[in-house]
Amino acid sequence: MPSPSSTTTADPAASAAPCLPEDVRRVACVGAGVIGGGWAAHFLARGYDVTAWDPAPDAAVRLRRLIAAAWPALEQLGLADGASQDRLTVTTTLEEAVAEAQFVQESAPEKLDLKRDLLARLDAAAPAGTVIASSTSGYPMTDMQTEAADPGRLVVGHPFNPPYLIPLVEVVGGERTAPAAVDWASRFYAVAGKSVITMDREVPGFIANRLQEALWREALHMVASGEATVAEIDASITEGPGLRWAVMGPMLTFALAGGEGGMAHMLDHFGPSLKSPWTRLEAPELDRALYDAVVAGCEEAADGRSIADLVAERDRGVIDVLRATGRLPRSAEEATR
Ligand SMILES: NC(=O)C1=CN([C@@H]2O[C@H](COP(=O)(O)OP(=O)(O)OC[C@H]3O[C@@H](n4cnc5c(N)ncnc54)[C@H](O)[C@@H]3O)[C@@H](O)[C@H]2O)C=CC1
Ligand SMILES: C[N+](C)(C)CC(=O)CC(=O)[O-]
Repeated sequence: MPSPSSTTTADPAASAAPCLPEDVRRVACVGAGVIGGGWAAHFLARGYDVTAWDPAPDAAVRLRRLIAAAWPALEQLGLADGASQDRLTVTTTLEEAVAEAQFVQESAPEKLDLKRDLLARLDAAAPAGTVIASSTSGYPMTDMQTEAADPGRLVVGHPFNPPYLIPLVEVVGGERTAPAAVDWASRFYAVAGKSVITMDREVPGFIANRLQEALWREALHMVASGEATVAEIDASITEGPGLRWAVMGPMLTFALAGGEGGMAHMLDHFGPSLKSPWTRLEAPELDRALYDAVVAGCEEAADGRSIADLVAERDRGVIDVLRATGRLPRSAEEATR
C-alpha cells in the first residue's frame, strides 16, 4: 500500500488534486468489462478500496467473476497488506461510484460520443480536482474532453490486457489537460505498481499500440492474401521474436543483430534491404472473408480451450515470464532476501 500522508510533502505541481498520489485509498472503476474489471482486480490487489459502476444488468456478477478468476495470479504476484476482494463495492449509479473517489479510471466501450458524454458526467460527479483517466486504446484526449466543464483533470491512462499482470500504462493529456494532472496520474500509477510511460504530446496510437497496430496490420494482410494462417502468425511470434521482446525491446534486440558493431553495423549491413518492406506495407480491407478467416483461425488455435482456460493459461505464462526476467522474485526465498 502507499505510504501514509505524514511521510509525504506537498507538491505544488499536483496542487489541483485533492490528495497526493501516495495518499489515494479509494479508486473508482467506471465500465467493468475486460479492462475495467482487470483494473479493479489490480487496484484491489494493491490494497485500495474500489467502487465500480457499469450499466449492464449482469455487470456486478461478471465483475466479481473476473476478479475471482484473476485472484490466484494476483496472490502469486503478492497481495498488498489488507488487500481483499471484499473491498469492492459495486454501485447502482455512476454518481455513487465516484462520489468519494480519489482517482477515477474510465473503461467504457471505445465509442467517441459515448466517451465524450461519460467523461463529462464523471467530471460533473467526481470531487473537484480528482484526476479522471480513460483507458481508451486510441482516441486522443483532445477529442474526448470536449464536453467536460473541467477538462484540465482528464488524462489518458492506457493499459494492456490484463491490467493486473501487464505492468505498462501509457499516460498522456489532451490540449486542455493541465500538465499537473498528467504528472499526478503518472505518479499515482507508479505508486500503484504500474510501469509508466508519460508522453509529452498526443502521439497517434500512443507508443506501444502504434507498434502493435503495425504488426497487426501485417498479420491481417497476410491472412487476407493467404500468405500465412492464423496459427502460423501466432507461432511466428511466440516461437520467434516474442521470446526476445520480453527481455529486450526491438531496438536493442536489433542492435545485437549487428554483432560487435551493434546498431551502426546492423543499419549499414541491413538498412538498404529493409527499406523495401517499409515501403510496400499496406492496410488490408477488414471484409467479411477476412473477419471469418481470423475468427475461425483463432477457434482452431484454441483447440477446444475456453476463453477462461486461455485466460488462466496466459496469466500463468505471463507470471512465469515476469519471474524469469527478474521482474518478480523467482522463489519465496528470493522474495525475502
Ligand atoms: N480489451 C482490451 O484489450 C483493451 C481495451 N482497452 C480500452 O478499454 C476500454 C474498455 O474496453 P473493454 O473492457 O475491452 O470493453 P468491454 O466491452 O469488455 O467492457 C466495456 C464495459 O463498459 C460497459 N458500458 C457500456 N456503456 C457504458 C457507459 N455508458 N458507461 C460505463 N460503462 C459502460 C459495458 O457494460 C461493459 O461492461 C475501451 O476504451 C478500450 O479501448 C484498453 C486496452 C486494452
Ligand atoms: C486490441 N487493443 C487495441 C484494444 C489492445 C490494446 O489497446 C492494448 C493491449 O492490451 O494490447
